[in-house]
Amino acid sequence: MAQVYRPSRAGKHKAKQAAIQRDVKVSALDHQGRGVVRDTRGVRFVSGALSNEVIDFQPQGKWQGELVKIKEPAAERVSAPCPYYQDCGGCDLQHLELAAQRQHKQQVVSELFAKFAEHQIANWESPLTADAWRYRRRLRLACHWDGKRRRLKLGLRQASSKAIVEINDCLISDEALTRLLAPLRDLLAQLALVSQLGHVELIATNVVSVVLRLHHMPAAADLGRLTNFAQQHQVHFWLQSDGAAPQPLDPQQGMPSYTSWLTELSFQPGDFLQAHGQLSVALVKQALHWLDPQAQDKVLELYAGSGNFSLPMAKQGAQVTAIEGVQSMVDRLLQNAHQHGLDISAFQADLSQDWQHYDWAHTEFNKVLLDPARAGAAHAIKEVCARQPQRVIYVSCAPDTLARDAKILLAAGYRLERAQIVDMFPQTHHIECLTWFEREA
Ligand SMILES: C[S@@+](CC[C@H](N)C(=O)[O-])C[C@H]1O[C@@H](n2cnc3c(N)ncnc32)[C@H](O)[C@@H]1O
Repeated sequence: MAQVYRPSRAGKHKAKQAAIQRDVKVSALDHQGRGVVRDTRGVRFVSGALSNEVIDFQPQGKWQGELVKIKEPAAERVSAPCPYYQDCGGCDLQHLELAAQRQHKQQVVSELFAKFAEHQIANWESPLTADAWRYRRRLRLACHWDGKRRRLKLGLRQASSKAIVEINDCLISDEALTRLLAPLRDLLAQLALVSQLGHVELIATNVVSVVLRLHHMPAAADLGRLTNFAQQHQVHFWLQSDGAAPQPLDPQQGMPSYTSWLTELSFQPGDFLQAHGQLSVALVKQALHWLDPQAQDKVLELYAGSGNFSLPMAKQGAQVTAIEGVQSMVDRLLQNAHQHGLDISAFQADLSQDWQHYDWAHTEFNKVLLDPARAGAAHAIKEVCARQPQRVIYVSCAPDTLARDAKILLAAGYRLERAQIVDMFPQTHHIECLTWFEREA
């Protein structure tokens, strides 16, 4: 029997259960990686089920179904390698063979474009791929200190639940991070501050950074233990209390850095960082290949972070104006540019607001690159269209908002020149997509 993901029912309301539906064919896989089935009441979404499988499921709530048994597995089903698969639910597509995951992601984007942008994508490039395991460079761990048993729970939050799944490994995370899990749990359990730990974040770039979210700064004994651990395990601790910026445990430790395409950039834990180190580099390279920044180009970059795209564009000679919502990341971007001897204009702005009062918005730009968060760029894309740049490169981590925004670009006279899946989040349903829009002559 194939391995089946069954979310734990611990803590769930156990009201009267609906009867199990048997021998139901799964008609599709939706954009959240759930099998789509129909029962007498309409469509339901079943986590863990794949397209074309025949399953038994139990209806849950209005729209969900819980997978009970796979009667006829899909040809693309593989056995999930993660030991926490049954409980965690984070890597919700690991039971689908890798090539099929990538094909599915491309199909999702095609379907969303057809539905929301009324556009058939004709020019797909084959997916941009790299390692499908051990790729994730950021791991956020939830903590719970059980004072009575004097035991620390450190692990991942179960999907759609507050429960913590204790882990000693995470197969999609960088090995440098998972190697730390056991010793870090032992260390934290010994600290006086353990009861006030919020969560712990591990980040693997040029160095492993460990961010501890706390309500108060540690006492001397705890500081000593943290310092010893940092030396022994070659990590940098950062302490973050209630919304403030993380502070280095050792003021001498310096900022971590990550590699963008041909460029090393400093960042502070807490800044946005693309999930997959190799693919982040490949993504920047490909986006710039399509954007083709030249010395005469005036490029407007939106949602710029700490400069992942901005610096490589400026290195190619383009005049870059970079906009980012978080002031500290704007500062980092400018410091990074300064360190590389690059002249970049960067400004803080909320791009979801009217651009009228921003000075930079009154300059002409012939090319735009944007990389918004999952909410997309509903307002920004209208502002972009009003300025009629020749080329727009849109990097998206949410295909539904991409399709919504693409509709606006297409209606404003842009054609979709190319699209490409970037396999930034293998084993999960999350989708990264790179698109190139060109203004019709
Ligand atoms: C997907 S990240 C991309 C960052 C950068 N391009 C990179 O590759 O590292 C999206 C960025 O958009 C910023 N952002 C989100 N909403 C914003 C808004 N309304 N206005 C301006 N920036 C925003 C976030 O702070 C984040 O840095």
